Amino acid sequence: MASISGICSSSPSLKLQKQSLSLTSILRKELVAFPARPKLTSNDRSLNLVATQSVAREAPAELSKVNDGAFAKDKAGLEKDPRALWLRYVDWLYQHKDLGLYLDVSRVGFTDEFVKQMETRFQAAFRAMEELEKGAIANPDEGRMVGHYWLRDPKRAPNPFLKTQIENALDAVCSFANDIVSGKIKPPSSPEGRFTQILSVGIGGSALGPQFVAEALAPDNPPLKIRFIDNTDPAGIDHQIAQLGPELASTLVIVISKSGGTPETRNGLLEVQKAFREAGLDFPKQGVAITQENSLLDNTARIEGWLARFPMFDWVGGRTSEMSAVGLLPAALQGIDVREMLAGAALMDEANRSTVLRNNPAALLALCWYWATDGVGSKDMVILPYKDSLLLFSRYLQQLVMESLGKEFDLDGNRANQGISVYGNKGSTDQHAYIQQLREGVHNFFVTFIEVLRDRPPGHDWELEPGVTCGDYLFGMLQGTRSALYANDRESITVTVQEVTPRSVGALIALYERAVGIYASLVNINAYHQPGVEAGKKAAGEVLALQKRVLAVLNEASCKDPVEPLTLEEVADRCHAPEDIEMIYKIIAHMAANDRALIAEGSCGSPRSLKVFLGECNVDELYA
Ligand SMILES: O=P(O)(O)OC[C@H]1O[C@](O)(CO)[C@@H](O)[C@@H]1O
Repeated sequence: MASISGICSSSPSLKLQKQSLSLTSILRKELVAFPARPKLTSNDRSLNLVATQSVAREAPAELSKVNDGAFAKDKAGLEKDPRALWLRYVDWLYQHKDLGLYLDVSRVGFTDEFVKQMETRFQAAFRAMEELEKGAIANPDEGRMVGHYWLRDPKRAPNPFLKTQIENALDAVCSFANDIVSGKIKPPSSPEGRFTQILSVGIGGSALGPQFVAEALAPDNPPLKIRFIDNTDPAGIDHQIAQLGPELASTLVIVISKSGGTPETRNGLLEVQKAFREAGLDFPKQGVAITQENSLLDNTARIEGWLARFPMFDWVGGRTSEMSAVGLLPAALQGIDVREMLAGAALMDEANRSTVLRNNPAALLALCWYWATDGVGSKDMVILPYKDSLLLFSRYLQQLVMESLGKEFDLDGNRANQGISVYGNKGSTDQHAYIQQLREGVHNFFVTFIEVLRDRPPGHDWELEPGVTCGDYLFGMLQGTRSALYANDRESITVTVQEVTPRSVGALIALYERAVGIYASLVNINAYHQPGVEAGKKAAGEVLALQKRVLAVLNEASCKDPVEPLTLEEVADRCHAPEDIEMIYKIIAHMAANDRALIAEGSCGSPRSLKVFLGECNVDELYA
């Protein structure tokens, strides 16, 4: 850690903002001491403001309104004097020497007083992380430990059994990958004589990490190329299978699902198995499962005798599973050095155990998030990597941050409606897409630039105009955008790495995993469950159940002689679901678009006139 402290400390100046009195007085009775951002006046250039504000912790919705009104940064809210800014830069710069990673938080306007006020909360968060790493039930709703940090440092696992499990799983992944890549394990009926492709079937945390890492790190000619089925979109699945063509015979299918019962993943598997049948291929000889022991997927793979099975541990969440078999097996098969990824993550974890805020990069990120979003997600996190290979980092972080932090209730059961929205693609491409709005439009975000210093492998660079390389342009675009945004009071963080390597990617993943954990502690939420996802899944199940009833009703009417086309009202009545008529309409419109329901009268554009029937009568269904 090479934080150079003290250089920038100027004499503290006190500037208490007059806030909206009406709101303040309304809330005053319920106020508790709580760190909030002081607002600077145009004349105030000091970095060391001391301001104490109080806001209502009990009412986050109100809090966000108060902060929008009373604490919103104005044009003069951020330091603009170049000399003071340089001192601030130097004062707060974090460097991880071994990783060659820098974190610049100077373009986020937190004050020293804010940092002081947050100190107690940070110390509590550090203690919570320490407990978590020791094996505490950090996910209380699901009664689970949270152990993704042990994956890169197994000796930290809370007992020898878990340590051995982790080590064995890693050895098994590496040795299986070696055997596949070397051709020791062969596909049964491929003329190539070895596996050439990976088809990864999984969704959410069972896809996003492997996708990000493949895009970031796979060599130009990997030993096995990877494709993904990460949805239940039939056309998307067909596309992936069609792209494989005859190479399906040399494709290793890795089905990834922690629960082993996610419908999209099951559907992907069924579709792939059908393609194998149609091609006359023996799926189990090319199938690999990564899942929890005894899950539906695990049992299926065991009973059918799939080529291999790898564990997903109960104490590793989907969105933090990149360093488990979920991420390591696909990576190793593409020739990516997974032990280097783990080493990078372990080094970053070590740094993030510091209880000194300035020395802890994850805590610094969490501090910036809290400041920028008022601790209530009032601003979005825009992730802008200036490197094509990091394109999917923002998509990866979207799940990590939003599924972890987007929670209705806090750990005490109070309504919190927490979260931070994440989006972004890559610079400088986004310069020509939405940066216009960031610079001048609605001020509802903060940016994180990801900078990669090495433009190209050594020896490959050239000057496309005197003294300037292509990479210099990319560098210039990043620095220019950072400056232009800041000049308009748009805050930004910059994370800098030397190169995109397994080590630096491992470190980046670890950095954000820990920042999410720390931030969750700061705002007192459980970062490790996802109850909200269940509501959508349940509702989808209900739609499919209703569709079965609609089909039965239409079938009965279509088996009559003559066929009896039905109106939507008639279908809804016969389904005993008049209140679901809109959903019934959508089900029928979807079936009609796929030639599974036929329109006798009217059109889907005028639902009242619609009369439908089925093209065929299914007699078996009639008496089922
Ligand atoms: O690995 P599984 O169990 O198939 O789950 C996939 C994804 O679904 C979720 O459970 C909910 O979207 C994610 O947390 C998870 O990463």
